[in-house]
Amino acid sequence: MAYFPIFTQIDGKRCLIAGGGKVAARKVYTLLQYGADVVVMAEKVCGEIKEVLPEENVFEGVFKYIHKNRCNKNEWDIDENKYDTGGNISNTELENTLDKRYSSNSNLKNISYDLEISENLLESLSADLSEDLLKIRKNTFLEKEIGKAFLVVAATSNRKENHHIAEICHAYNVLVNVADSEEESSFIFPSVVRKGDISIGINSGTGSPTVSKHIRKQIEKAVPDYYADIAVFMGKLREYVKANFKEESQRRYILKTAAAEAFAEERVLTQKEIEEIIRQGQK
Ligand SMILES: C[C@@]1(CC(=O)O)c2cc3[nH]c(cc4nc(cc5[nH]c(cc(n2)[C@H]1CCC(=O)O)[C@@](C)(CC(=O)O)[C@@H]5CCC(=O)O)C(CC(=O)O)=C4CCC(=O)O)c(CCC(=O)O)c3CC(=O)O
Ligand SMILES: NC(=O)C1=CN([C@@H]2O[C@H](COP(=O)(O)OP(=O)(O)OC[C@H]3O[C@@H](n4cnc5c(N)ncnc54)[C@H](O)[C@@H]3O)[C@@H](O)[C@H]2O)C=CC1
Repeated sequence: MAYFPIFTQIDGKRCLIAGGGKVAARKVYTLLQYGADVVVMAEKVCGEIKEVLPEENVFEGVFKYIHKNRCNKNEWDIDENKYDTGGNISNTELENTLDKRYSSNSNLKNISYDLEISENLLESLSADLSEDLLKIRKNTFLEKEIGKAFLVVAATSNRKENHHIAEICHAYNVLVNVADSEEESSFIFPSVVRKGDISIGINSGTGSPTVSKHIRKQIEKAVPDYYADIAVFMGKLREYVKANFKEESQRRYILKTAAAEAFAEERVLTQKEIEEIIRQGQK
């Protein structure tokens, strides 16, 4: 099936990668090339990832979840298998405590999973329970991180885990790429040719990365590096022309002529050459 390509701005945006192996590392590198704020969570995170990310963006440990029961919005559904509470705290106690904080909010998207627990609340609890909650606060909740993310990549080697992450992302309407399931993905990583700020994304439409890679290599050879300079030059010229010429036909003439000359000369134009084109455009 053919995918529609969309170009999106991810500079400074939180991109969460669940899984820290070879595939996760490839996705991390790609996202970093575009200035994303990449966070990786996995049982074990490989050295290649640790090398390129700040320490505070790497969370190593088993995933923990707290999610609202999607059938009954007033109940907390805490997965006992996933939820390591240290054994001292019952689900009911935890539910009651969390409900005090979140009960009024039934909209999944607006729930804050910030587990900062107020001092007042802690004081009102038994000593055992407050100690446990403090312990929990230090744990890493995958769902809380998903809620903060612009996009998520599920790249663990565990099918069930990837599936679960995809489900949460779909519930939150967060974009998700699932490394082992194209069907569960809401976006697919392209093969990318990058020349400065020019990006060319390739997708095979058949889940065949080898095909995309082959096409990428051909395009890499076909598109010269100086195209990036021409793109910057044309961007600036366009700003200037937009601000100074009201007539659309004039703007079009200047931009079309300048681009044609730059590509023919295989370089950006000089100030003199641009001035001449602008003069022609004003006639
Ligand atoms: C569906 C998709 C989902 C997605 O990832 O978004 C997907 C899925 C899978 N890929 C697998 C294997 C490999 N993928 C690569 C590399 C790339 N894979 C990429 C995209 C996509 N891969 C999406 C389809 C894209 C399309 O259709 O165009 C690229 C373009 C982008 C990127 O990953 O950043 C990047 C090339 C970048 C470049 O060089 O240009 C390599 C390495 C290599 O070939 O060098 C290997 C083998 C070695 C290894 O294991 O790493 C397997 C396991 C198959 C198996 O078990 O045999 C699955 C899962 C499955 O098929 O179910
Ligand atoms: N889309 C793509 O380009 C490709 C996808 N794949 C698929 O991607 C997945 C990952 O492959 P690799 O990176 O090679 O695996 P890997 O074994 O190198 O890494 C797996 C990572 O998942 C983590 N993990 C596993 N179970 C976990 C759990 N329950 N909780 C938290 N973390 C957990 C591990 O700690 C590790 O960081 C596999 O499902 C594989 O089929 C494989 C090749 C390419």
